[in-house]
Amino acid sequence: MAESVMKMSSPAASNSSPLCNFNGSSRSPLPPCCLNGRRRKSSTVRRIRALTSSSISDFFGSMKLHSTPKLLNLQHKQRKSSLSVFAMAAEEKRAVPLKDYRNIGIMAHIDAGKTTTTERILYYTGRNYKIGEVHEGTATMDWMEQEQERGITITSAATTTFWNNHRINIIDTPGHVDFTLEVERALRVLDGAICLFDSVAGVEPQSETVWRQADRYGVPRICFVNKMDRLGANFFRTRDMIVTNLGAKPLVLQVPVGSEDNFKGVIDLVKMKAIIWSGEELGAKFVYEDIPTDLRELAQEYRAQLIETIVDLDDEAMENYLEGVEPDEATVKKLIRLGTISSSFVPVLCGSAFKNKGVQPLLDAVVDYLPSPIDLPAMKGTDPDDPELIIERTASDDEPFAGLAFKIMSDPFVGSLTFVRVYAGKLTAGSYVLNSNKGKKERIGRLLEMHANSREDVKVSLTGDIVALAGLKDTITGETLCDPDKPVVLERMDFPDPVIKVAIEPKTKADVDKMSSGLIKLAQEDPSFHFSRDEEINQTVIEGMGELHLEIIVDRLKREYKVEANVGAPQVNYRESISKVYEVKYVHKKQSGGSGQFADVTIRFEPMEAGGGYEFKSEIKGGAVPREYIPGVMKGLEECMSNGVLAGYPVVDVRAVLVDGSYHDVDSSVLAFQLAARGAFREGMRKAGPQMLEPIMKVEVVTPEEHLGDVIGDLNSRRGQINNFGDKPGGLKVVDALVPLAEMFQYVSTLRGMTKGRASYTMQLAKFDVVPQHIQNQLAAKEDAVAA
Ligand SMILES: Nc1nc2c(ncn2[C@@H]2O[C@H](COP(=O)(O)OP(=O)(O)OP(=O)(O)O)[C@@H](O)[C@H]2O)c(=O)[nH]1
Repeated sequence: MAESVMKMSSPAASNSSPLCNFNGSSRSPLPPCCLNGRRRKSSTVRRIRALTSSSISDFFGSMKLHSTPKLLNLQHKQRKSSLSVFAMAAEEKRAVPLKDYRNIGIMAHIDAGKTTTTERILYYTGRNYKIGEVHEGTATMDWMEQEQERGITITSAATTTFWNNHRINIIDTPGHVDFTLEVERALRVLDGAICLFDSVAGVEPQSETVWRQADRYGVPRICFVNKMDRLGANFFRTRDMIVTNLGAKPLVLQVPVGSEDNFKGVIDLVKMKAIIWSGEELGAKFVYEDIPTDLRELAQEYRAQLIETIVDLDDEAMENYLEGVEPDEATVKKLIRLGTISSSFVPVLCGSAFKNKGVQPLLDAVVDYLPSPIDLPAMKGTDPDDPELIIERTASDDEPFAGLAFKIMSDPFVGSLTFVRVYAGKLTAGSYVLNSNKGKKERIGRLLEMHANSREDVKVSLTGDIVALAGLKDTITGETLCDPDKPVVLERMDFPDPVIKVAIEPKTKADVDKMSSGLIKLAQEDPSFHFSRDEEINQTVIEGMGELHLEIIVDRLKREYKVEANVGAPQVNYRESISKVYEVKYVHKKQSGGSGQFADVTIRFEPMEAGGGYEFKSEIKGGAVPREYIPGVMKGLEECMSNGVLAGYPVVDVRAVLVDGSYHDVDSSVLAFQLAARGAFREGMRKAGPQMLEPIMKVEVVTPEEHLGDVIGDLNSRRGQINNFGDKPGGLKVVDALVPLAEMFQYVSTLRGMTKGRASYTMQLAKFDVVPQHIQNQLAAKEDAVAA
């Protein structure tokens, strides 16, 4: 052990070790006992949960100019082509009334086509000179090098564009579950969303996750069934899955004309016309035609369903309908809008972004049916001095300014950029605003409006805008900026705690400082990324939402901060909890020289439901513990909650109830009660049936039938519980299973090897569950070995 600690404390010593690729085969160069990244109980652990506090949605996200020459060239072209539109928009933007703003997000399962659709939208709305293709690595919204290389979206990117005199702020969010936080941030500031589905795969697991997230934030949506040109495309199956898998009420607004190779266009059920595209090339034109004879009956059936659903929202329209009079087009649109905004149903459209079919009607639907800021309830907040006092801010330029910082990113040219959604009032360059969470004033220097990776200086931002502020000093993600004379604290959001961690060691002494400044900056940008430093064993541990998440962090450290580092094997972030109620009395008493210390507490520890977190309650009667000492008890317990008694993991789903106690007139103090609470925790938790919890992932594997047996056998060997089998188009089989995350590391390469690369999988956190006793024993033994 001593030897391994020494190795860790000498970064230069291991600079020949390879950087571990999480998906690859290279083994950790770090000693295993240093890599478990356990939470040390020593006070020397300096936990830097950099800027974890909270934060919010992302709109105009992530635009870093660490460009390759190719990218710079692309950016330059885009700038030239789009600046005039954008600059004009910036100056004249209140020329676009607030009712004509649409702040929308595009969300879906990985690879459903979000980026491709966004690129098409930019093209058809005239923002892009040359369209980017994801598979060519030139998509405008996927501007990060890693995004372009991997063809996936990692950070949210956003842009502003215009359609039919409406200003549309669009965010493109990642589909991979490791970046789910980006989706959360987006949802917090979005007014509406487009949910994309792959018409072959239908509703996939990550679409379900984002759907539930959008439900939680009450975001009105429209659905776009994409990839209608693909072999196996099936619009109606996807529509049915929206009912069965999402429990939503779809309102079909279009039915496809043909599908797969033969996909030609859509029937618009509002106008009762077919929209047919003349080709598949970028910019292909479309014409309205009569509905083809063979589709008339189908169109009439869906039109009848549409009308029956919407007249339900309006008495007059219903009466007329019962008398045989259908609403006119304007009324149909008005009622669809009403039902969409109230989330009574979700309009469903279809197309093929890649083949340039269906994008223009999708844009029409965004304008026609998704809400503007004034269609939504006023933003709620509280008085900074009285958290019970609710304050509302209506969306209007005339209201006092209130905005939410939802994303921070470091920019090589401007320094730190803080992205703010303006909910009410105006924000002017050169003015001062109040950060109401911290009670500190911030000067607004530059206001920048962003287009993916380019930017535009503006003098003022108005209600409904998304703007990046350069040079704020104290504001972090999730905090409110407001008018200093009319302060308000807008509702914050919670971030998920990381589920995996790895130890990371700079390769050379020169990398040490660069690594810490890089980690601080990355943690500021991404509240789901944490890191901590254990001075005692000279170890840095990074924590995140999955292997890919941490892999990208390490990659960014290397590319952007020029840090070479060795990385250990990934470890699960376990949790600890208890299984029974236990009441403990603990007396802290010390008499040494001068004044003594005395505190006596009786605390009952109770298990709570999964997801209950930690709760403190006081049932003290008659001043057995005076009020002024109770914060000491709370503090003592809170300190312990990050260090469970079994193996030092965070404690969850526990309620601590202070039931009784006593004090001494002279020797009692807040500190004495803090120490007594710590003692009670240590003793009480040990006797309350402590247990370890582990993240259990919902895994979906899609595989050719001939590999089904191997896939299932392998999942079983990983402590997997198979829940379901099913069929997928193209003769594929789908397996749903619950598998502990600890068993899923490197699964990507095992699956690839086992199925010759023909199977794919997705996974997401399903729940935390009790670790089987024999594995708890192994983990505890490991912990003891490290401590010895
Ligand atoms: N055939 C077909 N392919 C499409 C269509 N739309 C997108 N694709 C392809 O599907 C792949 C994934 O598309 P993306 O736009 O990157 O998907 P995404 O949802 O942004 O992916 P992530 O950001 O990684 O979640 C790319 O190869 C696209 O070219 C479509 O309508 N038809």
